[in-house]
Amino acid sequence: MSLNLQQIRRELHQIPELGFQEFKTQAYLLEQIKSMSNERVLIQEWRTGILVKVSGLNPSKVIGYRCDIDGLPITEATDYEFQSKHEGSMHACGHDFHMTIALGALQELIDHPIQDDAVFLFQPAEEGPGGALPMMQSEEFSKWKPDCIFALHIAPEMPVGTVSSKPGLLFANTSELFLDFVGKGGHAAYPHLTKDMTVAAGSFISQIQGIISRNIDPLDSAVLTIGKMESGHVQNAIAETARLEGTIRTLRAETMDLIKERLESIIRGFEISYDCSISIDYGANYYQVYNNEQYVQSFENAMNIAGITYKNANKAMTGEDFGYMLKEIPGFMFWLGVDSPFGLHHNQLQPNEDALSVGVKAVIQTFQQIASK
Ligand SMILES: CC(=O)N[C@@H](CCC[C@H](N)C(=O)O)C(=O)O
Repeated sequence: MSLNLQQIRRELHQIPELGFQEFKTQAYLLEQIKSMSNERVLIQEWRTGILVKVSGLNPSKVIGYRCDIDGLPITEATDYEFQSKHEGSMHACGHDFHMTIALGALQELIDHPIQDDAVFLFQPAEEGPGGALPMMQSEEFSKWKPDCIFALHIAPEMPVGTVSSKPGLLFANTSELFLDFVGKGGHAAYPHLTKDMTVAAGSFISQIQGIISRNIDPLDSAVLTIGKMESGHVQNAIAETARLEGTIRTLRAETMDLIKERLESIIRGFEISYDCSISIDYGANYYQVYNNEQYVQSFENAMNIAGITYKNANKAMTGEDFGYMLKEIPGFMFWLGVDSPFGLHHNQLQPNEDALSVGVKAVIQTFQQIASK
């Protein structure tokens, strides 16, 4: 039986849901998985995620494959006929592709089992607050804990038919960042009677740019991005509160600690100079994605056999909670070329659907390469 990958991707694309709210997505995936199941297949649900085991013919290990299933709080601006039906949410990071490819590969492994057991993880909340760590801590996961594991992420800037990876560090350490400023509001004409939090937050954004340029070793790398700012209610009143939301990315865990220390020092200074209070919350933190060299080599060999072009990847400042899985279980992550004119997290991300079958082929060939012969 072969799946209509394009149709599945389009159906999933229409129902993006945020982390741990993936109820329709879970129901859709379960229906698909149950319809392809046979006596070799076992299914467990965990929160809004799913674990599926396909028994091997003569297993000596468990090979894990993980895909993420959540969408982002982004309003879609593509002109797709199959646009998101969930106002304000979009599969802008390609998780609709990730799920479709996982279903396609699962179907293939059910029809053509390998020697080893295969476990497919449909993991919620990758974009936040992070589903990998709690999933790994669940009873469901420990029952079928993989001996090795791999995953993919779509790469908009790479052509269809290509994949890339690298041994060692692939993705950064990340920390979310939420800052709440509280001062004193008032009439726009009487600034001297207020503590203006729009001015404080604006100045804070400029000030913290110096952390990257002045406190981080130029040979190291880090990112400090404020993606969202909110303050005030009306043009002629001074804002009593402001909120900044952002993310920190570092190549080294120690650099993350340094940035957090510097942020906290700057906050103390701002509280004095702007006569306000500022609270900081680091939200979800993800561990770096660190690839095992031997598995990356097996993957490269598998791609040569599959006729898929393999390229060496560069490190990226993207984050992935799959890093927690790789911290405990040897394996790797790879990029799959999808040739989109718009990048990840863009409201017009348009991955080329020809990459779906390439993704399935890459995953299946990797299972076959890693499996006991
Ligand atoms: C691949 C990718 O784009 N991952 C996300 C992970 C989000 C982590 C967290 N919400 C944060 O912003 O720190 C990314 O933005 O890199």
